[in-house]
Amino acid sequence: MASLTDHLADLVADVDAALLFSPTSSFYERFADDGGEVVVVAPDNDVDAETFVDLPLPFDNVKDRIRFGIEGAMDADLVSEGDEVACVASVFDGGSDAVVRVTVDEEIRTGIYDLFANSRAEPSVIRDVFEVAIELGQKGQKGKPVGALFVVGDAGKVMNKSRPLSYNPFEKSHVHVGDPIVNVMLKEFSRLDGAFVVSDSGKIVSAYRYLEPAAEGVDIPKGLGARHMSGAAITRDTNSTAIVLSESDGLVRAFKAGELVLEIDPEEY
Ligand SMILES: Nc1ncnc2c1ncn2[C@@H]1O[C@H](COP(=O)(O)OP(=O)(O)OP(=O)(O)O)[C@@H](O)[C@H]1O
Ligand SMILES: [Mn+2]
Repeated sequence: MASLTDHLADLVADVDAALLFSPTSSFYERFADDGGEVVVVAPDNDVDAETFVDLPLPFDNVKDRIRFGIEGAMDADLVSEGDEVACVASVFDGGSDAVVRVTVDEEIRTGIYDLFANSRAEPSVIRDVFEVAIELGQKGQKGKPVGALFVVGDAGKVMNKSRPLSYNPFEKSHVHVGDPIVNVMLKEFSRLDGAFVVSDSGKIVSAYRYLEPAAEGVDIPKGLGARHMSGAAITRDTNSTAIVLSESDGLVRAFKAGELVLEIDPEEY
């Protein structure tokens, strides 16, 4: 009778690359020596891998982790459409304990990898702001849809290219996104006009900012109004990322370098 190894060999047969998620050094060495394409995906390149993809966040959810790793590998041209990859990851605490075979598909490239890995602000700050926007989109403000605009990163420059619409409730305060209390505050203030400005490290610098970036060279989909236009334009004028919740269509969009990089429906998130 065939052994379990024979039955499961199909899982890794003829793969174009192996993606090792946070491997130990000794585990990586075993792969590195046998010549196939091996990509290490981890928060840091502790194993000195030749081919390395930065995983900007730990991702408790393994499917999300794998999706991010593959998108990062696609962005770095290490894998491409149609490739078969074996992803080796740790699901329980401890070493590599799972193999997931995936066919690389352009469909999974959402732009989210680039957004997290290549923004000036810390990835966890982008994630936290993103989560507030998604949650606001799901719940609205007392049941009514709300819009919101968050400009994250390069806050000094963003402040120079904007003006206050009202007193700044975050003046002299040292509050950071991700803190549960802050999320309640942000939701409360999102009823009012203007943008939130958040620093690279997540400090909320200001609410109620009216953005005044130069709008030339900004190419965003037709039909989006002033909130989206000003959010997109500020990311061309500064090194920031804009995360925008639309009051009219309920979608969360992210802009970088003046371009739409991600569009997500909070209801499907
Ligand atoms: N330059 C700006 N800076 C900051 N906030 C702005 C700016 N322009 C508009 N806003 C904010 O966006 C709100 C909605 O404006 P508008 O309807 O034109 O935007 P929109 O892109 O269509 O967004 P939505 O999809 O939410 O309606 C305004 O009430 C204001 O709070
Ligand atoms: Mn509008």
